[in-house]
This record gives sequence, structure tokens and C-alpha cells, in this order.
Amino acid sequence: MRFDILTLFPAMFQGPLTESILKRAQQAGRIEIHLHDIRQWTTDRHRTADDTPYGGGAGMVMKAEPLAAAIRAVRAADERPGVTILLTPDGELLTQQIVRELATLPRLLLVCGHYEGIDERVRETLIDRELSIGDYVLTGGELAAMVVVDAVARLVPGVIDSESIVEESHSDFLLEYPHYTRPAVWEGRAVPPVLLSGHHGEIARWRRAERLRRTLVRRPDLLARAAAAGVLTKADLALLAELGW
Ligand SMILES: CC(C)(C)c1cccc(C(=O)NCC2(NC(=O)c3cccc4nocc34)CCCCC2)c1
Repeated sequence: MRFDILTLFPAMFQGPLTESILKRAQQAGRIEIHLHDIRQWTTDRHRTADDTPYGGGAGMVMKAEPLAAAIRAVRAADERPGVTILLTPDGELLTQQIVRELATLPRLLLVCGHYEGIDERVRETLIDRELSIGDYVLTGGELAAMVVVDAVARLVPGVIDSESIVEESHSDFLLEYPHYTRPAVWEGRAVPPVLLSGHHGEIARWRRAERLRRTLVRRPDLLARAAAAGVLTKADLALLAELGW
């Protein structure tokens, strides 16, 4: 899978995309990540990629010409068809289901807004899909792009060993069970005995119950989505009924 990231600040991506899993995945050729500095497509002496907003007001807006030229040039750089996504607070909220869908594509182009945003006419003509990573104010779309790359890349075959990808579809909806490791007692706090019992069936049931209970308590909205998606088993529903759901 190929990721193309279009940004005014390519240096921001050093680190998250050059370390650990994403670095190894690139070295193994499972994914390609290409960074593109939108400024490369400016044509004036000052390499102007942003300008003052029509209608006045504070801040700057990213100009249409350089950005459109960048998108068109990057698209043409590889024959694989790609989806051009604008990271924006106005976008559809990113969920694991959307991540799964994106991970099936051969190519993603991620456009990062900065300053006050991009010229609307680029959104109308060259953006296929708009995604948001959440409801808070950011200084740019770059971190959002990194989140998308991280979440999508880990689902690309061979990027992480399959057992650590929680394959069941309910992993899109249920929180994790609590994790413990040595020592068995830490500052007087013991590990739940079932986990030391060696009874793998009981351990699986305990973990499942913990996922359901925690999701019910902390994220009932996710539980509702799980139910709507039909990923809860009869046993789950019985247990949730016991918990008062
Ligand atoms: C109601 C709400 C969400 C708080 C809000 C309302 C109005 C503006 C913002 C905001 O943050 N504007 C700045 C801006 N943000 C983002 O790019 C961005 C933010 C959040 C999630 C994202 N996912 O992808 C991109 C995201 C970066 C600079 C270029 C203009 C966009 C936020």
C-alpha cells in the first residue's frame, strides 16, 4: 500500500513514520510512505503557498494553485488509483471501520491543512473524502495524517504479526480487557487469580466479560454500535443483561 502525504511541513513526519513498526513496514516493502512539500509546486520567487483570506479576517488560507498542482502531480506519480483524503475538523469522524475500509485500498493521498485551512475550491474539485480524527482544535492536519497512516498501515498484511491484530470484528467496538504482567503482587496489589489459573476457557470468558463491562461503563456509545453492527453474541447479550444493560 502506498501513502502520499501532502503537507507544508514534511519535517513534522520524522519520528512517527521513521521509527518502529512503520519504519520496519517500509523497509519490508509492505508499505510506501512518500512525503511531498506543497511548496515544491509554488511558482513565485517567494514560494507562496498561502495568502490572506477574501472577506478579511485573521490568518492565512492555503492557496488553490500550488495545492491543486501538488495533488495532480502526486496522483500522476503512480499508476495505482488512490483516494485523496483531506484531514479536516469538518470531516467524517475516523473509526476503526473506516480504517479497515481504507486498508483495502492500493493507495491513499492525505492532504494536510494548515493556517486557517485550504481554499474551498480545492475541496470541491480534488478532494474525494474528508476525515476528522476528533473534536478538538489542532494547529494543522499533520498529526491527523499520522494517525491515519498508523491506524491503516497496521492492518496492511505483513506489517504486524497477525496474532497481535485483534481480528474479531468486535475489536472495532469493544474496549480492551485489563492487562497484567509480572510481578504477581505489586505494591500489595495482586493479579486477578483467574489469570494465573491456567484455565484458558475461564480466562477467555473473564477477558470477554471485562471487555463488555468496561465498554458498558466507559463507552456505552461503542456498545450501542457493536449491537447495531451485530457483533455481540448471545452470551455477550446475556452477560450485558446481567450488568443491567
Ligand atoms: C469543532 C472543532 C473540531 C473543535 C474545530 C472547529 C473549528 C476548527 C477546528 C480546528 O482545529 N481548525 C484547525 C485545523 N484543524 C484540523 O485540521 C483538525 C482538527 C481536528 C481534527 C482533525 N482531523 O483532521 C484534521 C483535523 C488545522 C489548521 C487548518 C484548519 C483546520 C476545530
